[in-house]
Formats: sequence, C-alpha cells, structure tokens
Amino acid sequence: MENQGILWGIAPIGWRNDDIPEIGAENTLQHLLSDIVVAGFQGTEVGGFFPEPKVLNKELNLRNLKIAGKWFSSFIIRDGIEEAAHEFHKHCQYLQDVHADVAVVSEQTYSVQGLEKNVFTKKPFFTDAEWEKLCKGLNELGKMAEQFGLKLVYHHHMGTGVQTIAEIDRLMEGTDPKFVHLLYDTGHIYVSDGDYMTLLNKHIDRIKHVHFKDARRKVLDECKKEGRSFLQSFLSGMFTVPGDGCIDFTKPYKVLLDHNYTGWIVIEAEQDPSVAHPLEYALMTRKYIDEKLLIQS
Ligand SMILES: O=C1C[C@@H](O)[C@H](O)[C@@H](O)C1=O
Ligand SMILES: [Co+2]
Repeated sequence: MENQGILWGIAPIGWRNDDIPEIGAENTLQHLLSDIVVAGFQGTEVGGFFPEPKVLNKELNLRNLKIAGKWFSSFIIRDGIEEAAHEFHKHCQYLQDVHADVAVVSEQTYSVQGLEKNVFTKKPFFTDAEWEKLCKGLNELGKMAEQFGLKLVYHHHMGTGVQTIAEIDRLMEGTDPKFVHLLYDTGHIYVSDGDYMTLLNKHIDRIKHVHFKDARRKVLDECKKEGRSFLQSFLSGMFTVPGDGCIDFTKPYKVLLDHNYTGWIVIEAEQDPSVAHPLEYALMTRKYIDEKLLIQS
C-alpha cells in the first residue's frame, strides 16, 4: 500500500545525463515523461535538457506528473556568496514556475566529479575558512529558497568537498536547520563510506529529500582498483536501480517510515542508456518497490 506522505519519482539520469550530454541524446522529453508514466512514478527532477516552464508544464499536465526539484551547482567558495545568490535566484524562479518542492544544491568548487581524475583518491578538502564561507553562503541561499516556497536540500556527492559522513556532519553543524536541509543519497554515501545507515540515522531530522541509488559491489571494487573517474565509474555500471545492486533498501525505507518522513523518494541511477535500457530498469525497480518496500507501509 502506498504511504500517502511519500511521493515516488524517477530521475531523468537513466535516460540522459547532464554530466555527459552526448549519451541518451535520442531520448526526448516526451519519451522520458511517457516512460515515467508507464513505470508508475509520480514525478521526476528537472534535467539540463528540459525546456522553459510553460512548455514543460504542458507536458507534465498531460501526463499528471510533478517536478520534485532540480540540481544546482554552487560555487560559493570560488565565486563568493553574492555571485552564487545571483545564479540561485534564477534557479529558484524556474523551480517556482514548475511548482517544484526542493532546490538540490551541491558545492562544486574544486570538484573532480566531471574530471578525468581518480574519484576515490583525488577528492578536494576545504580549509576552515572555506567551510565557514560555504556554510554562511548556504544559509543565505536557503533563506532565498524559502522565499520561493522551496527547501534547499544539500546533495553530498563523490569527488566533492562534502562527500564523507564527517564532512556531512560538519556541514549540518555549521548551517541553520531552518534553511539548510539534507538530501540523503544512498548510492553516494555507500560508495564513499561503505555504509548507508549511519548517515540516515544521524541526520534523519534534517533529511527533506531522498535519492535511492543502488551500487554494484563488484563493479565498485573494480573501479577503485583501476582508479577510475566518476564518469568512467558510472559508465562501467557502478550504479544501478534499487533491487539490482547490493543495497538493502528495506532498511532505509523502514527508518524513513518510522520517522514519518514526508516528501520525495527519487530513484536515481546513472548508467549508459545504450547498455541499461531506461524503461526496462524503471520497470524493474518499480517491481522491487511494490514487492519489497510498499509492503512495509
Ligand atoms: O543527484 C545527482 C545528480 C547528478 O548530476 C549527479 O552527478 C548524480 O551522481 C546525482 O546523484
Ligand atoms: Co543523487
């Protein structure tokens, strides 16, 4: 039985990927949205190739789909708070126009996410002064998001300065809980720290958005051994949809239910769409959700 407070979405990243725009370029917006309906999800996040709000809203309304949010790469440390706020204002306006709930923010200063560098050993680390600037800036952006009726949810991410549990702890301690919330991404924390429950249990009260991403242990070990970049790693199949990898989603889902989590759980699994058929994987994970998770609700 579906839990009424939880909305289930699936991200466009299985069809097209903003980090490598060439892959899946044949998948149009209409194709993606119709696949999402076929697979039984209620919405999605905005991909880089999505059109202006008026065009997008029409396609969404035709299919009774909603937008959860959209990724924002912040450069608070590199460019300063004022410049970041200027960019974020435009982002919030777009999100308000498409009736979204959250603004997904990830600080990309010094990030190796899109570079050809070993993502397992070459992540950046911020200095004390940089942490201070980042936290102050996020509080400002979070206040702005509130004014647009949105929640700023911070996305911890492989290859960035906010990747490990210790770094997420520091970010949570340094920011105002009224304005800065947390996005819990199972795949990123598992690949980073080898564990996905500690983060959830520790910061459940700050978590306002969830990405359910699975990982293939064997491929992950191989990527680490080979020293692959983030992009090479996901192209080799490090990530997959829930039900197909090594994460047991019944555990985080139970914690979310026990804490009366309300909001989105977005399935998100970047893979090469020419290898992993996006609709096939969306249907596979839908079956897993129905048979292993919703049974708990
Ligand atoms: O939420 C996400 C958005 C993507 O752009 C990112 O690279 C991916 O790994 C992710 O988790
Ligand atoms: Co994510």
